[in-house]
Amino acid sequence: MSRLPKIKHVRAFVVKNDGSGGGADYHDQGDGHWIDDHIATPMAKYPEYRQSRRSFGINVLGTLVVEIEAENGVVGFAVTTGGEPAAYIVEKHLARFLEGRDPSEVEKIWDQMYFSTQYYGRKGLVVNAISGVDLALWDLLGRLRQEPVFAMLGGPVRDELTFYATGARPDKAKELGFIGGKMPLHHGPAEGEEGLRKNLAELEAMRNACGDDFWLMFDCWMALDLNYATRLAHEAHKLGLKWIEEALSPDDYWGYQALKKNAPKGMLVTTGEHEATRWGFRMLLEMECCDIIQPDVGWCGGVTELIKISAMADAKGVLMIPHGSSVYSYHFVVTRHNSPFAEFLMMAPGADEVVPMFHPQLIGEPVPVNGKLKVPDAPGFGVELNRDIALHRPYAR
Ligand SMILES: C[C@H](O)[C@H](O)CC(=O)C(=O)O
Ligand SMILES: [Mg+2]
Repeated sequence: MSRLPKIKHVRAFVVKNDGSGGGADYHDQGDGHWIDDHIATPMAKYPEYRQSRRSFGINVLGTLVVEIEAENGVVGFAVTTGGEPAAYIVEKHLARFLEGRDPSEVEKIWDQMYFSTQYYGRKGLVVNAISGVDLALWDLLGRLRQEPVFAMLGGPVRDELTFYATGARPDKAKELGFIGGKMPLHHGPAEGEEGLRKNLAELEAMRNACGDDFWLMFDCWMALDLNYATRLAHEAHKLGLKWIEEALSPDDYWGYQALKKNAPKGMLVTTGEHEATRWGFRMLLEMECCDIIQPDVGWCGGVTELIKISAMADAKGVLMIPHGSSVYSYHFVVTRHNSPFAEFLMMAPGADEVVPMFHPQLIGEPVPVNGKLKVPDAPGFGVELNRDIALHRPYAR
């Protein structure tokens, strides 16, 4: 029998955007940021939405903050993307499966959150909301047990994490000690042969700047078709591209299967950032769609679901390198053999310095130094919510 205090209250907040951007919705940045500079997207076939992802609404959701308070006053929290619609789902639907319950019932709570929303959920926003609640529950459990989340997951299998960096300046990432640099692809199929040549020229410039041994990758953010992706992969192979990421729509499992078969030997095909749950990842794994899966723990169902996703990948000999998600992925990655390195998203506008990934939302958010990080062992996920940032609770009960 658990002797933990019961859950008293679940609260969902959104961040009042003061225009300075940042936080868990990391695409919500100001003008001039590399993350919104003519990046190839599925919307780039419409010229009016090509220059900026904010123009088609990439940042409309904003950040969701979930707090779970136990009867003894201890509060766990987590942040993810989802904003006001996710706050509605948490307060009006999911909270009932936690309040009055023992916080150690993580499996039962997850199951009830997922199956009670299945008729309108399964992926996307609803699973973001579930993930936020699940992460806040793990944070609460860690605080109640006075253990870091990584200890509750079985303990570390390595002393420190090793990172590659995502951003427009792999050359700077190399100077900062990262093992590789993943560049945003800037031009999609709608920009034709000229766009393809520009993509390759950017890769070549970075190869020349970074030398032969530094990992270089392209993040294609679901923008390509199979033919373009296959051509890009073969041309980029000549310049030593290590992997081609999220080349196709996440719904196109057949396309990924073909891309993996057609990609040059030695080049890795990666995807999964916009996939969710054990069932979605089972498709990617059983259909042999990729070499690395990249779930985002704030979007795929939280830690409770990532345990299952990671185990399936491990059994298939597939690496699991989570997408972004800061401390929420660090605590997981450090405990798994099939997650030998981690991603760090460069949130400095010029991708030229290391700043906390969810800045300015978390206090004590650790960052890699020289491309390495020892995961801090404070209870829960080891960070605090920055309460100087205005929070709003739209659906308070
Ligand atoms: C750079 C990518 O377009 C995206 O913003 C981030 C991402 O997909 C990743 O970190 O992976
Ligand atoms: Mg990506």
